[in-house]
Amino acid sequence: MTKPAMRVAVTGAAGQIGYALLFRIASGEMLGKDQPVILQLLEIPDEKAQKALKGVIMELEDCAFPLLKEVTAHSDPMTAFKDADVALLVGARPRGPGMERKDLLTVNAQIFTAQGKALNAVASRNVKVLVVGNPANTNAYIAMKSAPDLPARNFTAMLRLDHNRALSQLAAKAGCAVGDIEKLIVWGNHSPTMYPDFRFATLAGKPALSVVNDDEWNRNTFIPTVGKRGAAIIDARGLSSAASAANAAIDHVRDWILGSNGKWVTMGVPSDGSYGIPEGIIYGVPVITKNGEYAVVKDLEIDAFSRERMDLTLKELTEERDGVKHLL
Ligand SMILES: NC(=O)C1=CN([C@@H]2O[C@H](COP(=O)(O)OP(=O)(O)OC[C@H]3O[C@@H](n4cnc5c(N)ncnc54)[C@H](O)[C@@H]3O)[C@@H](O)[C@H]2O)C=CC1
Ligand SMILES: O=C([O-])CC(=O)C(=O)O
Repeated sequence: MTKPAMRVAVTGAAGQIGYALLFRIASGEMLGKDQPVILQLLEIPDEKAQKALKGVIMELEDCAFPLLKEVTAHSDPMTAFKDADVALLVGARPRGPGMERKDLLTVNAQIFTAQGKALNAVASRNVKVLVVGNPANTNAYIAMKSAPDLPARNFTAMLRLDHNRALSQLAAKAGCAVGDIEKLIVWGNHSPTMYPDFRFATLAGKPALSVVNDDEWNRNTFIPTVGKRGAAIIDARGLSSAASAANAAIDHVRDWILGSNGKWVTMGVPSDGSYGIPEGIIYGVPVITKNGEYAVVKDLEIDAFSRERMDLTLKELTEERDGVKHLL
């Protein structure tokens, strides 16, 4: 029997990431090859953006995706988020060369108060929200706080790109396949203070530390390479990452909804107080997902170096949170 269609709202749908994302959602890569989908696409109420969005919709039509039941264009979040089961909040200004993601906070914060309120008013009561627009963790925090009637745990931020980058770097160092790696974590903020941590990782079942026992590489290459990869992409392309960001968004939502089959994945989620992270801060943690829910992997040992790194990225997140208090 055909499943009822799921409504997926995507903001910034005519942007770079939108263009790399929508076709994959419509082809079933995010929600499953048996899951019909309705796309509700939001762009700013600007003639050029709305025209570009029309063009993207024409291309979606031209793909004749069997799972794509309907596509609608919107300039108002109150209609774009109506009954949405999934909301991908991508629309926001990207950074350019020389900027940090937190420099975007003032320009982008208002977007997430307005969109949080709209989700609160019209989305499905169990809408799953992924914030991609930067600074992603604090924008997710803003949206969550602006939507008091929705479950806070349904607001998440994208750390999956960082997780995938860390997988790739570790696989290259160890000379193994990315698919052989399990139990990798990226703690904290989607910013250069993030802490990619492979202390618990296994490579084809063997402890990663028995293969890559190189503290100098960890401190001076692995951690900074993963943390600064976004800037390296901007430097190389002149634009921020788009296809890899869209791919990470697909991975994040697919695993959240369809399950991670016992594997650890990193999600930015409102803290439940574990690992000394104050409740509510949206922090990258290892989770296992099943039946549309995530469970934080608990009670991992945190050594002195890790505590220092985790506190550093937490400090930045608390500062960002304090900087947007007046909006909430
Ligand atoms: N969390 C992560 O790992 C990553 C986050 N990003 C962030 O994603 C965001 C989008 O990046 P791109 O697609 O490259 O940017 P882009 O500039 O190509 O597209 C953004 C689109 O959002 C639209 N937009 C702006 N305000 C909006 C609003 N209030 N409602 C609906 N649409 C709105 C713009 O008109 C534009 O079409 C940026 O903030 C970027 O920094 C990018 C890569 C990775
Ligand atoms: O670096 C940026 O500004 C875009 C981004 O978040 C990433 O590529 O990780």
